[in-house]
Amino acid sequence: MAAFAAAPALSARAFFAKSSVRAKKTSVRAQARAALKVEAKKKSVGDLKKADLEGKTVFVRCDLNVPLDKDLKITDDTRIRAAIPTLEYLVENGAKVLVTSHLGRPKDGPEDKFRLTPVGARLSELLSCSVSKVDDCVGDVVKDAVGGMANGSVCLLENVRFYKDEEKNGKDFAKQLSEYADLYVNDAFGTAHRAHASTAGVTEFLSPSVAGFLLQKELDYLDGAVSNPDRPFCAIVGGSKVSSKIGVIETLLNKADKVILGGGMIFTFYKALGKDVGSSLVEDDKIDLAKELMAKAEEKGVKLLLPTDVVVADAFAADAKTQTVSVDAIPDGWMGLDIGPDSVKEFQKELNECKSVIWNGPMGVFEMDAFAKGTFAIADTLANLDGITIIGGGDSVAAVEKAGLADKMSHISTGGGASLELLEGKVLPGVDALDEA
Ligand SMILES: Nc1ncnc2c1ncn2[C@@H]1O[C@H](COP(=O)(O)OP(=O)(O)O)[C@@H](O)[C@H]1O
Ligand SMILES: O=C(OP(=O)(O)O)[C@H](O)COP(=O)(O)O
Repeated sequence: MAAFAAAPALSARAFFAKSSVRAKKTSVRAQARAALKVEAKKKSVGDLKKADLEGKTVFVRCDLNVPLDKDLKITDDTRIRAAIPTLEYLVENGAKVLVTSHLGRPKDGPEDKFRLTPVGARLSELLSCSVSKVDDCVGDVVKDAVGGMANGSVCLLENVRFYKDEEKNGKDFAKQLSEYADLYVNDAFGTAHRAHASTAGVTEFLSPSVAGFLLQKELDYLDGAVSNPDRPFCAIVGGSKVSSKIGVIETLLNKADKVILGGGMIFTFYKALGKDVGSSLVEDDKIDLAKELMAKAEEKGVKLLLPTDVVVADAFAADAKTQTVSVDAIPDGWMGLDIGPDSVKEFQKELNECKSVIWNGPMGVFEMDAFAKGTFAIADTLANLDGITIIGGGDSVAAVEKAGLADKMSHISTGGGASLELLEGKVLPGVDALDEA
């Protein structure tokens, strides 16, 4: 069992103090309303007090799936920091905390590049207590580790996806995972859309099974704010794939006052409107769906806004030749890679009238400087908006981080796929499996 040195604590209170800087623009009313809504549904770790936790072994599923570079150094520890409030709460209340997570998508059992060892070291820097790490997540290794744990200590188990039965939600495997624990906390929002053994199956064997603070906070914002938003409410949907975002656009047309579209998906809509799009990205089999969505927006009286000008390039490359053109004048052979300045102005005007905005998907190929202006301009507008701003995971978060504006948003989601499924109105298995409040 590897032990990591204890380091200065970031207590649950300190974390929430930090998050309150980020959430500075969120109205107290909106937060209270959202919190009430979710807490009314699922039991929370906050419902468990010292008498429930002291000396108990708690199995906590986190999403510590962080990016690592080739030297196995963590390049973004957001998910680890986001897990701290729940872990610190359990430590402060004298629990023996078994932390589990996946890392990447290992296909064939244990592989060194997917070990959670760097995550354990970072956890140890962020937590106030001693953190150990073992090289398995089931069996005698875990039994021995639990036997040696003091109250208020943390042990990180090895990558649950080293076992195939994790993703198959195998019942025997779920039982083995839960063998040495008394109760279950799910704080893995980023993996809550997966019905796996450690996110759902274990709840059959551990009671109570409750939501962690991060899971709750994500639900409060993403579900709460969208179900009952401060209005006017605008949804911005960008990125490249119409197919994976159709569901979310459709749902948002039922909830939002305005929907702004950007990114690569707009060209499928232009083609549906009979425009020439050059060699821009188009999903031909989604043209009819794009027509249906535009008709639905009209029928519902929702403003569906498409850019009026775009930055086009003669190649998909950082040093390509570029020009800004009207969407009615995209030259043959050129491709649209960003929204243009007129569209940015129009979108800014629309956004500045809003009281809440949710954003999923960049406005252009922001990874290349020549096509990043639209995305960064929208990020800047949201950072300065007098309202609630929620960034729904994935590349939009990367864009906001790259712009250095993450701290100015009300909420940045730790789950890309999970946030999309939640916004589409789908039930997340990792949430569904938890005890009712
Ligand atoms: N006009 C465009 N043409 C091609 N790709 C684009 C365009 N605009 C944005 N993209 C790309 O879309 C990707 C993000 O898409 P997506 O995965 O749908 O977003 P998210 O991860 O935020 O959900 C980014 O890598 C970005 O470069
Ligand atoms: O990184 C994750 O998802 P995301 O990229 O959709 O945010 C989660 O850790 C889930 O991982 P998975 O998509 O391998 O199940």
